[in-house]
Amino acid sequence: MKDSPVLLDVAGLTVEYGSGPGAVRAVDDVSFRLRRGEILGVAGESGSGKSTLMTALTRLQRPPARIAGGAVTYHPGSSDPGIDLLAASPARLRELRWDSLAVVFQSAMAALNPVMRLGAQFVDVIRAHRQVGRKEAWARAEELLELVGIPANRVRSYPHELSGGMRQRATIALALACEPEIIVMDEPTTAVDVVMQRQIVRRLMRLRQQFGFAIVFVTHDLSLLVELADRIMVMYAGRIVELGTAADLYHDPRHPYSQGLRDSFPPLHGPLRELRGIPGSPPDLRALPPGCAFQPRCPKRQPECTTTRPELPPAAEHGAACLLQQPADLPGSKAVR
Ligand SMILES: Nc1ncnc2c1ncn2[C@@H]1O[C@H](COP(=O)(O)OP(=O)(O)OP(=O)(O)O)[C@@H](O)[C@H]1O
Repeated sequence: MKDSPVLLDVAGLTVEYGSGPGAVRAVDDVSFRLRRGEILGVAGESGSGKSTLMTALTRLQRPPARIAGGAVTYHPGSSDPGIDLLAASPARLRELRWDSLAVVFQSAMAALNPVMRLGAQFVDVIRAHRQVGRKEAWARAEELLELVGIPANRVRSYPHELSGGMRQRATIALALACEPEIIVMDEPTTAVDVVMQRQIVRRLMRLRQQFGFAIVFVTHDLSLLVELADRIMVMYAGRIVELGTAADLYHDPRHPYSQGLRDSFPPLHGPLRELRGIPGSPPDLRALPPGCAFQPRCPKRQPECTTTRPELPPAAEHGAACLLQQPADLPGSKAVR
């Protein structure tokens, strides 16, 4: 996977709510690359900036959210230099949505039109992007529903006639309608029970294998990501604090916050261990603590952590923005910023 071509290149993305001195920086200098066919998980507690990052990536952010800096470049096919998504016109974005880049949100009810039959919604999306007749689009809708385990005859149902799990799967099927290269999923399984969650995850993995799309999957549930994702990035207070393969994040979390997050969820396999939450709560973004934003809650805090803000090592395959991982920054070093 790490040798696959880059599909999406996010560099220094910064998003603020409001402007001027009262602005809240919800995403701060975030950089990462999504590779073709990769599932990249984004984990972090509520308020860490995950949703803000996803809406900015897909240009779905609404005021007062404002992109304050950075670049997002989409490389469709083998095209170079790629498409600058932050500069793309509304017409260009409409072309790209569903077709190249689809989004699945937490609330299926919000994504589906309650007064339209499921099939009609699929037909609208398909015909907006493909030169196909109604009948063909309708047949495609049936096929898509079956792909996610919904009987084809449900194409005539209204969203409220489906169970929560089915509705969520229907929104995933809709995202697949035009075979996009990237699907962004923001907490798509939060509203369904754990058994359904696991079913959806397994199905997604099969579909990814079948169609080869890449997924950015956002959730606060790190253990779900360990099962699903190729790589995971952990966010805290608007920044990436750790990035690595799912196995690295699970077996060798390097940031004390990732360690806390991992220990907050039951293990996937093996004997149960005691679950420990992370004491304290995420900081107020308007008044971040000095140094590392996590230091007030960190069980491994050193004096330097209150004065130096650690950076994520650029281009590391597995890296954490923690001074304990960057010995050069510890006492005696001149590297302390
Ligand atoms: N309209 C807004 N105005 C000001 N601040 C906002 C606004 N919307 C979100 N924020 C702030 O931005 C920060 C990031 O929020 P965001 O929803 O992106 O986090 P999240 O990790 O997705 O959390 P959740 O899982 O709860 O959705 C939070 O501190 C939140 O208070």
